[in-house]
Amino acid sequence: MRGKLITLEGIDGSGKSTIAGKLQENPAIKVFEPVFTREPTRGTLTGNAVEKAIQSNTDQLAELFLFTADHAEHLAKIVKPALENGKVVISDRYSDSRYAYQGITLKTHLENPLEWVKNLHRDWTIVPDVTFLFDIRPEVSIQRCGKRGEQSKFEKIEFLRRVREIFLRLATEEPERFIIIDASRSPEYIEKEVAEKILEFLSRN
Ligand SMILES: Nc1ncnc2c1ncn2[C@@H]1O[C@H](COP(=O)(O)OP(=O)(O)OP(=O)(O)O)[C@@H](O)[C@H]1O
Ligand SMILES: Cc1cn([C@H]2C[C@H](O)[C@@H](COP(=O)(O)O)O2)c(=O)[nH]c1=O
Repeated sequence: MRGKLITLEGIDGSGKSTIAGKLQENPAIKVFEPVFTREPTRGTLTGNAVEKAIQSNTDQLAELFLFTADHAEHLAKIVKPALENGKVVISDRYSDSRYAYQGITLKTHLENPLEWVKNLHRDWTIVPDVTFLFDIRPEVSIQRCGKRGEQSKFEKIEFLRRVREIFLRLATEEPERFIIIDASRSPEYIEKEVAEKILEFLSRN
């Protein structure tokens, strides 16, 4: 039987990686021996290219294709094999990050970037079974990131406000897939809620 794909999404600093780390240590989650992974991938040719692109003034369309190449590599090398082995995969960021972020960055290039980027993925990506959207005001998430955020071209309040709007729109369009998490609360509370919801989903499916 095919495994299950769970993704964690949200704007920069919303706390996805913190919760992914906590889930890795959560005894009830560990029972399922999930494969924890992320996008952009780390230490790969495509992931390194993405890292360089986001630290420079790369053209937004070129950047989209680098993120998308990284997604293809991630699918081929990590996600598909694990799902085919019946594993639970938990990915810190996935395709919805592309829809939300490049849905904004490409507004200067395309009339309807969100639909265009979704169409680009349609025939070959694997749609997650469950997506947790870590929802938070960018004013709060940026403050959390502190000095780290000052280096990033994406960690700007007005930009993240628009990215957040797209994430919320995606969640409204697919309520059966998305679970919105109030990410302004304490990490312990969020971990408990996300773990409970994952266990509930896995017991039903
Ligand atoms: N619930 C929380 N309350 C307060 N601070 C938090 C919370 N979750 C994470 N943080 C802190 O906020 C910062 C960003 O958290 P984290 O790296 O987990 O976010 P992220 O969503 O993975 O960010 P990015 O997508 O930009 O990598 C870190 O300094 C982390 O310690
Ligand atoms: C996958 C993906 C990511 N981004 C953006 C989001 C962040 O600002 C950076 C890097 O992600 P990280 O979680 O902070 O390491 O890239 C994006 O614009 N498009 C994507 O597809």
